[in-house]
Amino acid sequence: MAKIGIIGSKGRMGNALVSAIEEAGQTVAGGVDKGDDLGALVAASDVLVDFSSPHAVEANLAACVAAQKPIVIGTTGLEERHHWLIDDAAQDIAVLQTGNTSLGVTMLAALVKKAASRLGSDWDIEIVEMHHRMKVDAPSGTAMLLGEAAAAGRHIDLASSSERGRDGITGARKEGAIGFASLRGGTVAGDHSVILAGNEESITLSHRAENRAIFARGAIKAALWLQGQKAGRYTMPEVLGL
Ligand SMILES: NC(=O)C1=CN([C@@H]2O[C@H](COP(=O)(O)OP(=O)(O)OC[C@H]3O[C@@H](n4cnc5c(N)ncnc54)[C@H](OP(=O)(O)O)[C@@H]3O)[C@@H](O)[C@H]2O)C=CC1
Ligand SMILES: O=C(O)C1=N[C@H](C(=O)O)C[C@H](O)C1
Repeated sequence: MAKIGIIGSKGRMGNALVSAIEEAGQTVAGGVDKGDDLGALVAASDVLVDFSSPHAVEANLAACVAAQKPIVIGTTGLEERHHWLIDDAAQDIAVLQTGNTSLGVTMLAALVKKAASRLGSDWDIEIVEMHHRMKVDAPSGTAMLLGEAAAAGRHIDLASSSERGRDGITGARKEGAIGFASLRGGTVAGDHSVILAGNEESITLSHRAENRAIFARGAIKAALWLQGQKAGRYTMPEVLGL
């Protein structure tokens, strides 16, 4: 039985993780939130699961490297420097970072990559997401993950191809751009659509999260899988065998 430590334990995902750990027949090693004793939690855990804030990522990785414990990072809103820190830590420990731990979104990303690779750049790609009113980052981590999948399918760099936050006289859409739009409201757990808009036809690939249990279950599956891995940076398709 694995002892799983929760970083961000009093949050929406923290609560969902407690139920998922019990459902999986594993043990909650404990939990921390801002200002709590992270070192003690890491020492008491076999593996850590982080759904908290980008501000926590550096300290979480340092504590896991010091104690040689694997970590799943589900926190979103990460910047380039966080990805460098993750790459560094992955030299010493097993790390899995993803904007979405659900089976459905992992499959959706594979479908998006395939569609983007087969359809020419005259098929415009737009990613639309909607989340609950309390979400603090945009575009969502999932939208970015789907954008990366589309960019990989097209063999282009996402950062230099993105169109985000359109407002006012924006000029016409750039050919080959990947557009993002974010909606916020109510209690929506997470809706994502990738629209491939061609000439006189379009395709929409969508995922709807009905609740947070899907993210929590995927994160626990990833944590249990990560325990058996050597140092490195891993992905959800590897965990789920997709
Ligand atoms: N990858 C995925 O599949 C999913 C990712 N997420 C992401 O997970 C994150 C958390 O989401 P959610 O649970 O809804 O958010 P909440 O705001 O409900 O919870 C965040 C928790 O993290 C704690 N926290 C904040 N800063 C720190 C810190 N420095 N160290 C430790 N704990 C800290 C907060 O504690 P306090 O109140 O004391 O600040 C709070 O309890 C977000 O980035 C979200 O986008 C969410 C769902 C799925
Ligand atoms: O903050 C959330 O709630 C969610 N965050 C993740 C994201 O940013 O994509 C995953 C999920 O959509 C819920």
